[in-house]
Amino acid sequence: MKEKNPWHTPVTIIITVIGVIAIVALVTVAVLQNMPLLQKYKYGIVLDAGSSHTSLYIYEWPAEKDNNTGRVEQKHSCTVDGPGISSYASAPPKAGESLRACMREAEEWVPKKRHHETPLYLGATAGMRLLDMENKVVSDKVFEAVKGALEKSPFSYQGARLLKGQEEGAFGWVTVNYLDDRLKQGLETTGALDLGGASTQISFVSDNYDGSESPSNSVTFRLYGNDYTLYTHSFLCYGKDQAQRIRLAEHTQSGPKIVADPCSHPGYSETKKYSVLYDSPCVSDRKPQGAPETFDHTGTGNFQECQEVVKKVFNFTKCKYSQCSFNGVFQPILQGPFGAFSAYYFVMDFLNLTDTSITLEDVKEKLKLYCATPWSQIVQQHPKTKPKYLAEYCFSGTYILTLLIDGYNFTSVSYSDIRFIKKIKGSDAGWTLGYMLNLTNMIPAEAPDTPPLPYAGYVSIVTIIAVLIFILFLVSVRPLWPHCSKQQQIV
Ligand SMILES: Nc1nc2c(ncn2[C@@H]2O[C@H](COP(=O)(O)OP(=O)(O)OP(=O)(O)O)[C@@H](O)[C@H]2O)c(=O)[nH]1
Ligand SMILES: [Ca+2]
Repeated sequence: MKEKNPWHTPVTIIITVIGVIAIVALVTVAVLQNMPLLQKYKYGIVLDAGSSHTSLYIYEWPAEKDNNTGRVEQKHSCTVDGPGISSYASAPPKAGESLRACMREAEEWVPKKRHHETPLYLGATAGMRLLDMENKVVSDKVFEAVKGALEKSPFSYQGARLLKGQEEGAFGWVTVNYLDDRLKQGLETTGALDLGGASTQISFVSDNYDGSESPSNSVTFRLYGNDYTLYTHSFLCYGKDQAQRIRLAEHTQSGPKIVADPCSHPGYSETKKYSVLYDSPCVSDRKPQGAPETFDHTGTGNFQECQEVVKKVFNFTKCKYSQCSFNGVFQPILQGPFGAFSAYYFVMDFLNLTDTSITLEDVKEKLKLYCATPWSQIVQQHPKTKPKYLAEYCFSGTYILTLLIDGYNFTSVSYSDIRFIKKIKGSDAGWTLGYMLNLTNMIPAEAPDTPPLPYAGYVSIVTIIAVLIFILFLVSVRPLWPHCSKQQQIV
């Protein structure tokens, strides 16, 4: 007689069906219970009120992870029309009004239901530092005007303040290293070089610096369980616009009517006012007596001579520390790599010199050719570039090289440790992100606890265990199967 397939008995079929349903139910419940929640986002807004202009940055991060693992990214940026807020000294309310268009843009980018819980910060840098030195009453009025404008927004306004140079440098360093994922992973950090219009910052961690020499240059952080002693310095008046003034002040001490400038292109000629050139605390004490109202700023386009005059902007004579950069400021031995952003990037990108594997000699050679190019040719080749920027790239390129090599002591070898950068993974390099991460406590001091298994591993293990339990169950009830009991009877 043909033996009946034991799997086709009603008992085994029922056991199998129940078992399969039980496994599916168990795995489904376990998976659903632990599934990452649907992503919701939170937002933060920082206004960078720089000396030359103001920019607004909107940051975004996953809502349920804000305290530890969620990655903060730049969602949008808006450039405020017009000059920096410090330029509104004669009409402070206009500083507040100037922010309106970007604030409205921010209202559209941040979902309405998040408006009230979105922190809004404004940090002002060197332009306001200079105005504060020049006229505290007026700088307070400008701050009042921007505060008034920001308080009216639907966001959670957290204050508008003057950043210290140290903060500007340190938060730029935090931004670069956060975006590069170096902090969470405890990797060797990247130094930060920021060149603004009115000040410039250098920040890096050096094995030779523990903060004991020149403590005012040290900032300590504990981030993700690692301690950092950061060297940072901000040079007020050494942003590229103010450095240009200092250099032109050198040229105009005798109050000449014509200035033949080696850092401007041959054929360049522009009439400028003495009162405008000297309208800054960086040069105001050197204004020549009895100078005419204006001077003709003309170009000769000589890179070597330009280097010589740019070098005079720096003072290398005194140093009371073991070593200095310039102006008697302590600086430990450079330790790379470095990320150079803001005007470092704008200028080197324009000059096609962001590739630092080119030798310094070649960089200088290219700049020499560029500076010697007639102004008419430069204007013709770049019809879309603002003439104000175009007129200064020869000076700016020369200033950047002189600042890096003579100022900070980069060599032809360590120059290749510098990367000229604008953005890292879609977010702008600059102090704003680091500032917000710090104020919202978004970088924990200790490394966050992570689940022992990733989600996919967890799902696989639950499934395997459920299948094993079911097989064990089948084996244990085997004697009850009709086929098995029949065989036992035969024996
Ligand atoms: N060529 C060029 N120059 C720019 C551009 N944007 C800004 N600059 C100039 O580059 C210099 C530095 O700009 P920023 O980094 O915005 O300076 P800032 O933040 O206003 O100034 P600080 O308060 O000193 O940091 C200024 O002289 C600007 O006029 C650009 O898109 N192209
Ligand atoms: Ca800046």
